[in-house]
Amino acid sequence: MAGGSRGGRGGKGKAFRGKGNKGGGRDVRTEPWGETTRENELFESYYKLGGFLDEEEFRKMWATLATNLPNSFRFTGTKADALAVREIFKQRYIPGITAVTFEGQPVNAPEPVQAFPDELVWHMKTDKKVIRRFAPFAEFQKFLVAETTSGNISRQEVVSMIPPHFLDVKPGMVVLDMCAAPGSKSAQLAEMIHGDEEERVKRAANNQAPSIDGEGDYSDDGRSTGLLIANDTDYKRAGMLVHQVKRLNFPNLIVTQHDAAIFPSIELPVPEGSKKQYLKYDRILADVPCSGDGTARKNVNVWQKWTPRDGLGLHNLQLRILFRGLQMLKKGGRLVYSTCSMNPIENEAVIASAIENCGGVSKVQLVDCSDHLPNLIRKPGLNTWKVLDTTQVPGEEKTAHMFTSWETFLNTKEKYEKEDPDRHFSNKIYPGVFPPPIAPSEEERIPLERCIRVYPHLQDTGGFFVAVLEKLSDIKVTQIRNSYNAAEELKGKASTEEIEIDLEIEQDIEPGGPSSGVSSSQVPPLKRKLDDIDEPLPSKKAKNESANEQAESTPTIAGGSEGFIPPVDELSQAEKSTTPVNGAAKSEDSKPTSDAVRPTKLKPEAQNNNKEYFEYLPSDDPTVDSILSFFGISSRFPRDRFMVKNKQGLLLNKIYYTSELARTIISQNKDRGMRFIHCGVVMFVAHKIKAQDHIKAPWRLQNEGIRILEPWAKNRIITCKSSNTLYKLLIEMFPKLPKDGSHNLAEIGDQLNETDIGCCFLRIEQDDEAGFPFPMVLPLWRHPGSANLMVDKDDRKAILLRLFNEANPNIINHVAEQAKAAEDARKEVENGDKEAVNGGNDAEDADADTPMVVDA
Ligand SMILES: C[S@@+](CC[C@H](N)C(=O)[O-])C[C@H]1O[C@@H](n2cnc3c(N)ncnc32)[C@H](O)[C@@H]1O
Repeated sequence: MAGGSRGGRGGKGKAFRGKGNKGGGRDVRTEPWGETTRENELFESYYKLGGFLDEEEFRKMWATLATNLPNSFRFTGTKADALAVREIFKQRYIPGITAVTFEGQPVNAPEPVQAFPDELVWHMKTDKKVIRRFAPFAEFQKFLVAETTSGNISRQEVVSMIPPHFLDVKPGMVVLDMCAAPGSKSAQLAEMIHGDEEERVKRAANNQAPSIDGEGDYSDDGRSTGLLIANDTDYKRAGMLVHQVKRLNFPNLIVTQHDAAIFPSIELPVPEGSKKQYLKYDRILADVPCSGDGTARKNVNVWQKWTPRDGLGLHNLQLRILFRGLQMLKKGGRLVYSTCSMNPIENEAVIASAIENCGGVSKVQLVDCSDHLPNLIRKPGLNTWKVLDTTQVPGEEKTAHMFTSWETFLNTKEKYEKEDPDRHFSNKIYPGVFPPPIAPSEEERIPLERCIRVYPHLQDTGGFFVAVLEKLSDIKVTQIRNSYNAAEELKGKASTEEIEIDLEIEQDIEPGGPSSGVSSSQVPPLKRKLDDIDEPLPSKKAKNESANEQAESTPTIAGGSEGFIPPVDELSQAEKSTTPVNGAAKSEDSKPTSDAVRPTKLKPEAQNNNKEYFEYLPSDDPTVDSILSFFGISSRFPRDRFMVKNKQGLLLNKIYYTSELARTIISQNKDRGMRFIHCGVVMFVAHKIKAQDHIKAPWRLQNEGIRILEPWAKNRIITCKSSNTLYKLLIEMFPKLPKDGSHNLAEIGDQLNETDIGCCFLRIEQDDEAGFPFPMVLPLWRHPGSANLMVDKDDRKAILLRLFNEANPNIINHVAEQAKAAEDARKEVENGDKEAVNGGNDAEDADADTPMVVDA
């Protein structure tokens, strides 16, 4: 599989690529640093006194947190392609950069991040003023930008790359990414499902034995049978997700827009009269919304706005998402939970509560991953921590309190509120935010130390948390019992206005200590304005649109607000319950659980104004049939996976292709109210030209889908053997192909002269001597008097830079020139009343997406 400019299945001509990815995709609020000081006493005190790190470790962590984050990127796509692009980068740019010295010292060059295998992840700590000053950096920047645009490189934060590595995804697996936007981890997961698909398909198409060791996913002629469902609840972010994943050109991908905490159960087809079956997942990623305090190195708002209530407010939503994920996981399946927060309330507390709610470690186990990514420097998860809250009495100073258990919290609350009835503790403190109670036996203990904590100072990254969970047996529980009811009584006591305060952190005493349960002896008082430490609740909503809303709601997991139901084995309790459904808690969809669990059919139009239509074409569709026979596509290539995206199922401009499982799921569920917002890779686009009658199939191949089809094609294959000819095709649009054979397109011109008008596969085999480091396939249109690569300008430029080290190519467009000449002539006619001249308007043929092109 190759990058976009290498044709086929990558974004904009890139085979299977993530493109333009801007990184980790946290809910980071990026504002310019300006005058911001990287200080926040409450934030600091919590991490210093919360019992997470020893003094020395805290000092290093805190010092690193106040520095800028290095830039990082990874080579994407199949391993072979990624390694090939990495080699070009290493050989062409690294020597020049390492030779640069600044103020007598060698500069910091980009270097591989040791935590990841095969030198596919790099980071660069070079000072900006050095980067701006030296030419080798400018050259490298150009390469970085071009390859990011083409999808061969993804700029992603190092820690954000970790979770997919722990999921251990294989090509045949069904994977759900519950909170996926903007999609950097989805891109990694898609790469894993894709695996070495192109190699497998090639072998299958050539009737070769599957693979040397006989392993691999061969049930569908080598095509990956797995599926990735990438979901996000947020409308705008889901749009970003679609934009990102479209560029992967991965037919085994569906994007949905649902609240992950009530993610609908996806129905599978069953014979009539049989019990309903629902999709279960081999792998789930729950990269949940979080306070993002691990992103403080790049996120000014962490310093400005961190409060302990951020984590407390998110815990419940995180728990509900994780619990729903565990419900939907297959027995024996694996779920990775991750956050970019270092706060145990969003991390270990969520994991422990979820495992307890599922029925304990006999149902769900924390996997020991110490042997995975052995070079990743990490710290074990926490078994103890403290919970911080702040209170104030109007007109008095604000006080901070640290609690080690639910009991001491209640004691303290009772004591304080007796004295100051106006003092308000957070109504988000429940037993579940504290460390789990001591287990009756070691076997029943949740080994939280198996969680993975990555602190910024360990390998110069952001802070991150990962936990790997395995489902050992079915979970019969449908409702979370996190003692929310105990916390309910605290509700309705919102915090009040701000004044200048004395902030004093008090530590609660251990159970069995003094009855007051409060001690302030270990903690120094802090002076600050409330404005600095605790923003009014409504503004927090902006940080994470749904988080607070969700966190407000009850923790019940039941059917969906869309009328979907969890699988039957997980429903028995919910069906009896009368607890209100939350999820999209305040949405108009909320209704009693007993109603919600009924598999109501909702009209899609009523739910989703921006609905995409997915209409599969019949397997004997005559248009598809004629296109496939035009290209000589083997009868083994599946005919029933083509679709169009209009309500009527009409063939208008584009024909898409999806994997078999994607088709099954879309077809079975599209009328059940599922919010499917993307699926399918563009395979053919209608090609409207003046000489329409001369073409047997007026459809052109698309860069997006070409690599899926090419191994099965017998006709219209043009083979490129020399880099000179490829160069000519890249640098010149519509090079002439005179009828007398006097072209200068060498072996390509000769082959094209033997080929009718229409689209062709331009096949470029890997040939190191010819300068082709990996195989490529590109769509090439044969016009009556010329030929043209159907590759857009950005991708042309990226290939020219990658293969020919040409940074500023001057791409000649004969048709554009012709059109300009015609336009000039027309103007002359208008102005000078000369004879009318007819001109083409075909400059846009440069854009492979433009349906109307010219007979050039
Ligand atoms: C940490 S970000 C995910 C980053 C993403 N995994 C990536 O690597 O690009 C968390 C995402 O969760 C989404 N989110 C928040 N609440 C959600 C919910 N209830 N269900 C699903 N997604 C949710 C947010 O819109 C946000 O895009």
